[in-house]
Formats: sequence, C-alpha cells, structure tokens
Amino acid sequence: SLMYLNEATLLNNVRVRYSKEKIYTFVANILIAVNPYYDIPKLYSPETIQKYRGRSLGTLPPHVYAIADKAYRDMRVLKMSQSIIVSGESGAGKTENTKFVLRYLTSSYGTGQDIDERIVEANPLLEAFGNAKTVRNNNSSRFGKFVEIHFNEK
Ligand SMILES: Nc1ncnc2c1ncn2[C@@H]1O[C@H](COP(=O)(O)OP(=O)(O)OP(=O)(O)O)[C@@H](O)[C@H]1O
Repeated sequence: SLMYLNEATLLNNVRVRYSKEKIYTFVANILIAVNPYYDIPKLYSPETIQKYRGRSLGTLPPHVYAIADKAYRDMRVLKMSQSIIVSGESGAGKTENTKFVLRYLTSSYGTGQDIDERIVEANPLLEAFGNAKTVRNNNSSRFGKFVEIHFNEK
C-alpha cells in the first residue's frame, strides 16, 4: 500500500518496520524477511502458529506462517502441489525460515503422529552432515531452499 513503489521506498519501508521489530514485509504474495540475528519474543510461539491457521493472506501481520498457511490452503483448494521458494544471500535466514514453515505445517496440519516429529527432527541430522561454518554463517548449507507441499488424492 505504498504510494510510490520503487526500490528506495521499499527499502526504507523494510528498514522502518525492522526498527519496530517487524522483520517480515509483504510485497503482494512475496514475503521479505530480514534476519534479526536475535530471538524476537513470541514471534514463533505456539499461540502465533494457532493465530495464522486458516487465515487469508493479509488479514494478519506479514509472517512466514501466513505463507505456509496459504500454500497449504491452495494445495487443498486447487488440488495441486505447491512450492515455497526461499531465496537470499548466505546468512539471510533461508534455513531458519524453511524450518519455521515445516514446524508450522506439521503442528497446524500434521497427522499428530510420529511422522510429524520425524520430519522436523530430520533437519539437525541433515545439517550435521551437510552444513559448514563459513565467514558469513556459522551454520551454512549454501543451498537454495524450497518446501514442496504435495497434493495426494487420499
Ligand atoms: N528469524 C530469525 N530469528 C532469529 N535468528 C535468525 C532468524 N533467521 C536467521 N537467524 C540467525 O541467522 C543465522 C543464519 O541463518 P540461516 O542459516 O537460516 O541462513 P541461510 O540463508 O540458510 O544461509 P546459507 O545460505 O549460508 O545456508 C541462523 O543460524 C540464526 O542464528
């Protein structure tokens, strides 16, 4: 809803929001995330997960949970698999945000069975083998990230 949308106004808007601890910003259905490098209280709490469940994009403040929820709902409505592409430079927060998406999906729409926990818990194992400390990131995987939500008739 910026009056003038260009790189400068967008950057300024993201900066002003970040100064108020609002690390997420929507540009249409693209989510911009700024890595705060510290834990923002309650940003990813179970209560926040519950709040985003089933809510349309834009009705609540920008959040990676809103993206996860939209992808899940689109998969159900369109009966088509959905992809969430996470891009950014090394250390931007791709791995962390991908994990938040996985945690959101398993806790909001999971089966409640062992498999949910196993999906989330597989990550540290993959990171132990695949990640390395670099000058830009203590836990770098140096890959692009994406989450695929597969539609299954059953
Ligand atoms: N939303 C967040 N809140 C708090 N800290 C964060 C957040 N996102 C990222 N970080 C911090 O930044 C570090 C780097 O983030 P992350 O590993 O997700 O980057 P990346 O984009 O996946 O990097 P690479 O491309 O090198 O794998 C994390 O280890 C974590 O400490």
